[in-house]
Amino acid sequence: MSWIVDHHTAIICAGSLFIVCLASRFSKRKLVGGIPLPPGPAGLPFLGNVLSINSQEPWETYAAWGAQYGDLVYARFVNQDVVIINSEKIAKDLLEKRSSNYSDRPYLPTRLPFGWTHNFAFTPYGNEWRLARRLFHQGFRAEASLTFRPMQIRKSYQLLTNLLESPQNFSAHLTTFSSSIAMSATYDYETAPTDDPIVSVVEKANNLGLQYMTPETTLILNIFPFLLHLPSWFPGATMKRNANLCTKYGIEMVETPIEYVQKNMAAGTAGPSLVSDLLRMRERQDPDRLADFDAALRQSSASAFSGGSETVNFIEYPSVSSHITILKQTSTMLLIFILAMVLHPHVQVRARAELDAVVGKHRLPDYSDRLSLPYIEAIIREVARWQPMVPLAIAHAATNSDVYEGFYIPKGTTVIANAWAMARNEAVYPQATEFIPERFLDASGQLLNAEASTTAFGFGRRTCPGRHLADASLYIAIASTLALFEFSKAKDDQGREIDFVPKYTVGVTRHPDPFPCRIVPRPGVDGEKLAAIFDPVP
Ligand code: HEM
Repeated sequence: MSWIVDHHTAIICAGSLFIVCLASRFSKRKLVGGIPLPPGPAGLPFLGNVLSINSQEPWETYAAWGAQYGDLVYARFVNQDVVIINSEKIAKDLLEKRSSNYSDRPYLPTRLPFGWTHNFAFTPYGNEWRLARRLFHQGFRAEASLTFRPMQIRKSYQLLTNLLESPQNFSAHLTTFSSSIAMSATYDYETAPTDDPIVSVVEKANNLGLQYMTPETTLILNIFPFLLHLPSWFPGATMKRNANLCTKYGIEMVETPIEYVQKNMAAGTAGPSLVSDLLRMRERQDPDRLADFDAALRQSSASAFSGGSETVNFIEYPSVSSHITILKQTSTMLLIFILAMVLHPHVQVRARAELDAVVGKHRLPDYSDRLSLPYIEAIIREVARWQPMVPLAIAHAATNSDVYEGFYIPKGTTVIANAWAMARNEAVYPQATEFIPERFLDASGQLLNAEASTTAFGFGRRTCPGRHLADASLYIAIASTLALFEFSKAKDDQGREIDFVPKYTVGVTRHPDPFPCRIVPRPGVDGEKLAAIFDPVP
């Protein structure tokens, strides 16, 4: 844990802590107007349940609480009310059916002072969030996302070529695939493989900013908000000084790629992108609404890049006990796919049989094949379920107090949807820890439900607005790599397969650790064949 307060600050905090402890003794609530809070574990004075949580894998603790207390659990993290939802039904009842009350985000005290207003994933529920999300939707809603498909096919060709040339770097190739799609869809920008000038601006902003978006900082500032009001010359005011620097970097990060699009539009060379669409829309805006529009344009473009790329993603800040979550999103999901294939060769055999029957061996699968490839679809759904990469989604918050099934949910409660527990529910997914795509198919091999479960993409009005773009990237990458490559365990010097137990980096994100893997072209596939079966680049 990296504490980012210096010792002066620590002394001020320690003195104040005593007062807060006393105050918290009087703020405990059990019954509100005779209505009980949801059941949950008993907490310690002041700290509440913070110390009972598995800080590496909090979803495991929440799932265990669910088994003991039911699917709706109440906990307290210092002075913060928290409700954990462990079932899809309750998530839908609250976050979707009562979405007008459960679409806020928990208060993040560093958001404004550190200039982290550029990602609307953190913006409180209200008009500012609504406009940014509406503009984002403009470019990434289901029909609009179709315009990116030629670009996604082109990027998938690049992925296949990279895998053929240096299969050992598969993880880096997946990262390039998903980041370059995000940059292209948002700005029509082609990232350079190394030292990209725009990517370095983004990295600089995030390297500093992310240090301050941690639960530790959130906890300290929630309790001692005055730390950000100390003059910047004051001993112990490092946080204040860095807040100013971070704001400056954040502005650069948002403005640099927008200027790039503006230049290309002026030169008449801008290709389709979210930002070029929005800049055209801007010209039709009422002058007295331009300031709001400009702010929303910046939020939606930075969120699109952040959401889809590898550099910055979403930070989960539900509580002091939880963790900072940087989602690597599409590429993490593809890494989980390769892991699943290495461990389950029989799945590859069935998938290739389907691909060969539907697509043949002389071309690559494209989007028009998707409906005829139910087994590929089942693999995509199982990849999302088997190892949820966003186990706790992003926390929501209750705007007003509410009563659900006889339990009181206080105003301002942080609401955590435990997607992990939902995916591990044996009643819905028997043998839940196993990778079994067939669970989504009927006896004749057709999909059981036309719609995939949306648990992986969150709930209600805050559900992931980039899911159509992400889903199209996942499909094309999964179908085309299966059509051309075989994934298996790597071999040692004696030609024996190297066994391994998959490990995950958790806490930041649930991301597979590097694993030994052999990726070889299917018989008959080489560079020449690849070039021949690539359609003329769309
Ligand atoms: C496999 C890939 C992805 C997964 C699993 C994923 C998952 C999620 C989840 C769980 C949330 C939180 C939903 C909630 O609060 O209930 C979210 C929010 C969000 N995602 Fe994604 N996402 C993915 C890809 C993307 C992409 C490619 C983009 C951008 C093009 C994107 C943009 C966003 C934005 C802007 C939000 C914040 C929404 C809001 O607060 O209103 N995501 N995503």
